[in-house]
Amino acid sequence: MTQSLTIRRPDDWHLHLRDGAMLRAVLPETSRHFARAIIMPNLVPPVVTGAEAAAYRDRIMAALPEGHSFTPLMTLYLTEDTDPDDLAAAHASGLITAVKLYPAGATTNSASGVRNFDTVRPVLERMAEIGCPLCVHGEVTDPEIDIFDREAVFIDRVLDPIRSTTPGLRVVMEHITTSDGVAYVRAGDDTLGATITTHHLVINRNHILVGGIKPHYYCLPVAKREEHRLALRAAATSGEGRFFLGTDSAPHTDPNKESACGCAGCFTATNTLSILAQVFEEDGALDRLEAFTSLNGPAFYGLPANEDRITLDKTAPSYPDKIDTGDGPVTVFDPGFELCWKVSGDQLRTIG
Ligand SMILES: NC(=O)N[C@@H](CC(=O)O)C(=O)O
Ligand SMILES: [Zn+2]
Ligand SMILES: [Zn+2]
Repeated sequence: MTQSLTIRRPDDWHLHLRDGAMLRAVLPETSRHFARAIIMPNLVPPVVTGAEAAAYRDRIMAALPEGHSFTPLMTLYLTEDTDPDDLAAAHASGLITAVKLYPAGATTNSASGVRNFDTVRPVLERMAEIGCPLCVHGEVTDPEIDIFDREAVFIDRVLDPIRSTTPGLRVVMEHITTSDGVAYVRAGDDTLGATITTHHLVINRNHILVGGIKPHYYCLPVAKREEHRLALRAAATSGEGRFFLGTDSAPHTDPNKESACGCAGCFTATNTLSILAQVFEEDGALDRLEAFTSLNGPAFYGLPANEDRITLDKTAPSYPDKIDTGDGPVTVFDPGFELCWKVSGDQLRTIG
């Protein structure tokens, strides 16, 4: 049995770091393991302009603990007022790596998102021209559509039309949760990729609802039926280049989660690599973990894979159940099973 596994240092292609005290508390949970991450721009107010992205990047770098090396890959939040010239300049200078599309009202802090997709068509055309990828939160917001169907309907109503009217636009379907998402990405050409989260490989909707409501398993897109979880696992562990890790680690304080109107988001930065090693081992795919965490993402984004390596050892990891953030405690995602892989050299936290 494999006792130790060395892979290229991973990247996280979808991460929420927030700002202020929360940023300072959660950033080390990512930067202790990951080399780079695509930083989501859904702050309040959102990161819309190049200048705002530069300022946010500086705040992230200022919050980085000494001795950690980490590169935040910045994104802009697409609005109906986005200036294509500002976007193009931010992309050309290397300041931003991608642009994020939130349908207005689809998820946490998405009020400034897009209502009418026709209004952003010129921006999308410019992005196709300059080779700037579009990351998409793929859920419709139509109140008539059942929340469990919102991803599949988004593909037909929004994503496929955008892709066919904007040829060449590189698109990442973020945090896919359905076999429909998997099938759509597989059927596409090489301008299409998808991130898969850690938690969607582990939980289905029963985990949220059976035996009492579990607010820490509530995220968007919401976890679906077991058959969808199995499709995601098959895609993630397949080694296929279209699928790569985007944890969507999304911290909210316990009072904001354990509430009559609880926030959406699972905080998985702390134990993601331990969970993934176990998932891949269970599925007989440990040899494909590196493709998912460290190779497919850079290849899609046209970036080199990281040169440094991390080692995972077959031993129980130790980490706190909660991270203390200064804004309040944030509960670390509980996979519901004992973890048995640990990132080598991982230190016990000084916080939490
Ligand atoms: N995934 C979530 O449930 N929440 C994210 C937003 C998002 O990625 O949709 C957040 O910012 O909290
Ligand atoms: Zn999202
Ligand atoms: Zn997210």
